Amino acid sequence: MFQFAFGDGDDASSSELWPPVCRDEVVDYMRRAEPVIKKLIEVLLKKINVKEMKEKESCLMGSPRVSLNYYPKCPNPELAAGVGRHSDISTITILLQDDTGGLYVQATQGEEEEGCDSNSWIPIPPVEGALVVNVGDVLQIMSNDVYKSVEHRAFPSKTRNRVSVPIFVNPDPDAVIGVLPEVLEGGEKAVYKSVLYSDYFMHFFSKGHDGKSTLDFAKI
Ligand SMILES: O=C(O)CCC(=O)C(=O)O
Ligand SMILES: [Fe+2]
Repeated sequence: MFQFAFGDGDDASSSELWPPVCRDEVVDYMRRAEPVIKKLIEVLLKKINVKEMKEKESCLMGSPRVSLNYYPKCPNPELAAGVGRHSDISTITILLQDDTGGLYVQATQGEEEEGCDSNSWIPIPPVEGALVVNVGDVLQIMSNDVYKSVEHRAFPSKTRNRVSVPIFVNPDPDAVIGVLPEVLEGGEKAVYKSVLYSDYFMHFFSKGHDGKSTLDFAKI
């Protein structure tokens, strides 16, 4: 898998690092994605009683990053690393995948009761024209577990190369992320403390992909 990332499509110095073969397209994609990202976050926050988003923008979407993931075909996918089980450390992730397939999400409790076992992986087949939207750890923390980040993993295909293009809608590295006061208005207890996003980020990258354990870093 190869990965290139930068913080912001408008940031000339970081976009210079991108291969010229796709730089313009990526910058354009980021620019077009922005209003969609804003709308999605607005809708998700409205459901948890957060009406004013403006002053929370750096916490919610201050540093969006895009990656181009390339999974060369592999005769033994089960022996390949792919992307190991993890949840994203974003607010949300918007994922564009080609028509190869290879993304799996971990079943939630409700889905397990519907007949899957407790360790079952649900394939997310590509749907033409559709984007996959994943809740990330930051939204889980800010919503005090009302929204749950989704554990997922990805495998290469036996017969076809695969490309996926996630946009990680991340907070600004200097943002302090914690439970939003709006979700504690009914007297609920905060499950998470406030942490500097760059510390959360560094913690995630200091270890291997290991399911949803990054969240423990912010747990009270
Ligand atoms: O390639 C995919 O479908 C998922 C990639 C992924 O989970 C990631 O880059 O965080
Ligand atoms: Fe991911």
